[in-house]
Formats: sequence, C-alpha cells, structure tokens
Amino acid sequence: MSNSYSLLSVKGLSKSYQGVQAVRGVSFDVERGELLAMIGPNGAGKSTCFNMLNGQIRPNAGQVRIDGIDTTGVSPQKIFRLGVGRTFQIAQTYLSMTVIENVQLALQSDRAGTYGLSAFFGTLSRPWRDEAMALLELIGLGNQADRLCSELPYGDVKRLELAIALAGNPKLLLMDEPAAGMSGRERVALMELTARIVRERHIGVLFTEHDMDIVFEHASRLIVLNRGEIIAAGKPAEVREDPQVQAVYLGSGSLYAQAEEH
Ligand SMILES: Nc1ncnc2c1ncn2[C@@H]1O[C@H](COP(=O)(O)OP(=O)(O)OP(=O)(O)O)[C@@H](O)[C@H]1O
Repeated sequence: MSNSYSLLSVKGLSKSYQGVQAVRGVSFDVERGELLAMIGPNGAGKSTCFNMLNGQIRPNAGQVRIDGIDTTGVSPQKIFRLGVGRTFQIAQTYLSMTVIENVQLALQSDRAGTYGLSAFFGTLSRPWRDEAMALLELIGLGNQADRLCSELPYGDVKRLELAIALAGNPKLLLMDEPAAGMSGRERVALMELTARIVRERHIGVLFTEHDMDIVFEHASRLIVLNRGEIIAAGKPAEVREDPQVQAVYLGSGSLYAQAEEH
C-alpha cells in the first residue's frame, strides 16, 4: 500500500451498550515507528476502542482504516491477516509446553492457520525452530528456549506473550496493559524492549496502561480518553500539563507519582 496512508486511521468511532455511550466520536492516527499510549480512568472506553480496532466489537458509527483499507466491522481473523496483532495471555494449556514450542506454534499458526490442533495432535513442525529462536533472541529469552513456560518468572511470560504476538509479523500491535502485574523493573524492561521493537521493525504499537510513569517515560505520543471521548492528545510533556487531564487525574496523584522501582 502507499505510504501516504497512516498505519491506523480512526475517524468518529462510537459505541454504545444498551444506552451507555462507551465511546463517542473518537478520532486518531497511529504511524509506523510510533508507540502510542491510550490512557484514561476506569470505564473511559479503552477496551471498547481496542475491541473495535481488532474486530471483536462492531462500532455503531465511525471508520477504521489500516494502511488505507477500511476494516470497520471486519472480522478479527481478517484484521489479523491485514497485520494487526494483539498480545494475549498465554492460555493454561500452553503453559505446559516449552518456551520455544509456544513460539513455533504461533509461527505455524500464522503460516498455516492451524493454531492449537497441531499441538494437540503432536505435529509441531520442525521448520519453525530457527525462526522461533530468532524471535526469542530478540526478546532476550534465547537461553530459556527449552524451559517449560510454567517454570518461567512472570516477567518472562509477559515477554514471551510479546514474542508470540510478533510471530504473526504485525505491522500494528495492540497491547492491553502489557505491564500489568509486573514488578517496576520488569515493567521498564518490557517497555524498553517494546520501544526497541517499534524502532527496529518500524511497526506501530498502541497500548493501554494505568501506570503513568511507564506511559510518560516510554510513549512517543498519548491520547487521553474520559467518558468515551478524547480530551487530550500529544507528546507526553504536553499532555502532562493539560489542565483537563490534570483535572481527570486530580486526587489519584497518578500523573505525578514517582517511579517506585526497586
Ligand atoms: N458489554 C458491556 N455491556 C454494557 N456496558 C459495557 C460493556 N462493556 C463496557 N461497558 C461500559 O462501557 C464503558 C467503557 O468501558 P471500557 O471497558 O471500554 O472502559 P476501559 O477504559 O477499558 O476501563 P478499564 O480501564 O476499567 O478497563 C463503561 O461505562 C463500561 O461500564
């Protein structure tokens, strides 16, 4: 596709649930090489937006374009095939497999569309091992390849989830609270890794996050949602000074919290 299109272009996106206006007229773009944070208090509409972007929820109004292609209301499978990935928690079943087997399975599923079944029937293909290892090296888990996932520390499991999402070779990656549940140090490491991948692979990442230190430190740009609407957008330093944003977060102190890394 032509480079004149934004990687992701969202215009006037809206969704209501039985009278609750969860998202109202949301418009923004994501470019390649950008790590864009979508923040907002609980119930602001972040998950609803994400679910509309990857096709899980059909919007009531508005338009979503990926590299210029209209994907509004298109199925999650088709949106995935257009290069939109999303990080997911590794399911319990897959925790009993090794680290590299999980990545091999994700690669095989991307190329052959057989996710799950091949593992079930014990037919995991060998050919993906080198490629899987390259992804593990990229995220710093090369030396853990043959460990069982169930034995990994939590931070490494989250990094593995990122490798699994990258196996689909996305040009746009959606990350819903990627650092939730991690220690301060692990969170910083994961976001530094994500920022490096964004630069090196020239992909776009849209992520939600409640930890404001992480957001202001690592996002290249931010959009702030409140009650379904965008109330501010821009570089971290600009958004931080925005009076409306400060008002929304006033009291929580989260905009000004110091990092509590140990
Ligand atoms: N399936 C649903 N049915 C009815 N209302 C819903 C549904 N999903 C979300 N909502 C409402 O829509 C609004 C936006 O919710 P959403 O989960 O998108 O916000 P969020 O910003 O992701 O919140 P959080 O940070 O707590 O995950 C909220 O008022 C929520 O109660």
